[in-house]
Amino acid sequence: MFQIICSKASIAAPVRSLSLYPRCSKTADIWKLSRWYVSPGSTGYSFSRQPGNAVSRIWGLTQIAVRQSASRTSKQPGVALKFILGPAVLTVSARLFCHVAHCEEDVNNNNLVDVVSTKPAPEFKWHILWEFVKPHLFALIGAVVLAFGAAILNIQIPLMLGDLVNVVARYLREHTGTFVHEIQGPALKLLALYGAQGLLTTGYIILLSQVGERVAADMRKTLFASLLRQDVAFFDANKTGQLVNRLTADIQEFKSSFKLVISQGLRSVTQTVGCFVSLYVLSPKLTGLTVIVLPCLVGAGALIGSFLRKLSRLAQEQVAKATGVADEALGNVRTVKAFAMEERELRSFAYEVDKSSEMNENLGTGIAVFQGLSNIALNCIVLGTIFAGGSLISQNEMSPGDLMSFLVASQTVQRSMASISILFGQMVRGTSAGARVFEYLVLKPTITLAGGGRIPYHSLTGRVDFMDISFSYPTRPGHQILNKFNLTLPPCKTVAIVGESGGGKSTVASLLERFYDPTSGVVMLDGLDIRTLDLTWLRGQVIGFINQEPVLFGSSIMENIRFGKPEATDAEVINAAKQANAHRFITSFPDGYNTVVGERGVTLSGGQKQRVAIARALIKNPSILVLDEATSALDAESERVVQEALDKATRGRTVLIIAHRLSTIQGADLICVMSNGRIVEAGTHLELLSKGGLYSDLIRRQRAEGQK
Ligand SMILES: Nc1ncnc2c1ncn2[C@@H]1O[C@H](COP(=O)(O)OP(=O)(O)OP(=O)(O)O)[C@@H](O)[C@H]1O
Repeated sequence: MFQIICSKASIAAPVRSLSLYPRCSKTADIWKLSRWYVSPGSTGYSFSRQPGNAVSRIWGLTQIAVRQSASRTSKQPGVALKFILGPAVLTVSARLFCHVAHCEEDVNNNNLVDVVSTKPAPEFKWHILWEFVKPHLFALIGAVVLAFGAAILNIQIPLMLGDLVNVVARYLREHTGTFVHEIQGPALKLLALYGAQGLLTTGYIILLSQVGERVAADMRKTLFASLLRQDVAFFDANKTGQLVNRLTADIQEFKSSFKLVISQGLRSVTQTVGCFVSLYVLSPKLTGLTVIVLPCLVGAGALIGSFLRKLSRLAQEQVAKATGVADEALGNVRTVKAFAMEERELRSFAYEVDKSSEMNENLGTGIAVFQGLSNIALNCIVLGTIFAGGSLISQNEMSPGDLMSFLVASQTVQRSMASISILFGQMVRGTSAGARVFEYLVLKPTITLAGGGRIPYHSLTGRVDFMDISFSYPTRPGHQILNKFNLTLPPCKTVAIVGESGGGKSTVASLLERFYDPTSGVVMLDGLDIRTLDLTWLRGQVIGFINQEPVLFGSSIMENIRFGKPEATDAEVINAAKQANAHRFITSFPDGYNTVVGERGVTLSGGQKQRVAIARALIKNPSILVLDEATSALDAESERVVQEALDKATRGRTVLIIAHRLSTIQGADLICVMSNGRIVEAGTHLELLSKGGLYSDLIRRQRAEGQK
């Protein structure tokens, strides 16, 4: 682990070209660092470990070092350095990089904006893959056997083509029998070979795609289940977009690599070895030449290919960036329109799209040049082989058929070697994607849904005790929110917590829901530590939670209310809606309870959404109700209707109200004022007013604000 400080100057820069200042100056650490990519986001930086081989990392480091020192000295030092690869360059690059980074810190000392800890990259774990592959083992073995068979048959094809040519040559020389009679035997054999090879190929592709799809589907389901099991702290620390990416893009990448490596990898290796043996048997002399020329050409092709793939990845990232701009603008279209920002959004989008089109054009040019050059190279190889082979034929060291076999076999070797080099990169990408998926698959939540697994046998009274609770959020361990906090919610009474914003009121509710566990102290329900209770039962049946901005799902009102109790009948749903003062407005819609509420409930007003959320909480008939500023986002009229619903809903339950507007909690049985993470005043409205302490101060301030 090491810390990285990003300077403001570097925020907009893309990944590797960021000037990162590693706190450590050891070459080995900088080498580790070069694996990381940093992308600034709206809420901080996200770090991701990217695939990349040693050469590309050395290249990246050297470029940063050279660019930075060049910009510092306005010269171009070390340009030659770019072209020398090897361990020496690594050391030089790393040292140079480190030196420049130190200077960078001096320059931008006032601009240091963030300190981020990187965690080690996840590792690919074979035993996890094995668990997913095991159920499909027979199909996988079948696919491997068929692919191997297809490769073996493929090795035969050049030899049989050679036989065919030899038959034709013999017929031309000797003119014995009819041409059809002479050629039909080897031609039919070749045809049968093509047919068998085609069948085997079809078979292994079908089997492999079945295995790949099923493994990917199992992985998706298991990963999703694992993500849903994680506690809230996990979601505080990880962005939803990145999690969804692991579910979709990473599993997709892993699946493609898995299929490709097994099918093409196996085929290419078998064919390379087999065809090389054939080449040697056909002509050791020509094979000697091929051994020198072919790897050089394939190597050069692989280098250019990896450069083009890098260009392609950058172009794809740019397209993703453009899509991100559009996604954000369309997702927040109301805000964009409210600020008349359409033109600006359009300009940003156009800028990103133009950049991506420019990059794609460059990529297209690169591919065209590459293809042109490889065509020339491949044709030259054919020409060279015919030239050298022809001279061997003229010396009677080789037959024309053997030359034909040699040509086809050497083409097969070329293709196979090229695909091995591509597959190697694909394997690196696949295993990194797999490692990212596996990281969350094996992650154990600290708060498990089964919890202590206990459900009390007696009917609940609903008494809650917060005893000596101290708490810091896991993402900010140094910032203590609650400090020896004590509070009792007596059964069937309403307790309100008030206090300054950010004082920790909602945190108290989160601890009761067990979204987090206290750092020290205990939350008790009916005298039982809630950590020993079954969490599904606690959240599903005991506690009803209504907050300021309820989130509805994009389904019908009926389904949204039933979310609180999936087995509820229609009559129960309607009853809950009536208790929540929602029945009347729901039935006024043409589709009534079947009205679809749109994404996150966007087609309902704030007050309507809130009443649906109240119905959703009430349908499970909870013993404890938590209202976290449930009416603070509403206008006066909506607040009145919702408050009426809440007054009905709270009867006969233990209620914890977190409120900003003090007018809404004056009837509470107990009002507690929070300050510095603990309760500093408690009593009824009148008791607290007569005390003249913090509560009366808050009331005075709110009245004064109301009169402004
Ligand atoms: N998920 C979180 N991770 C880290 N810190 C958090 C998280 N949620 C809240 N905090 C911090 O905890 C403190 C208390 O927040 P909390 O939401 O409990 O306050 P509050 O009293 O309910 O505030 P408000 O009245 O404004 O809603 C704040 O400083 C806040 O920044």
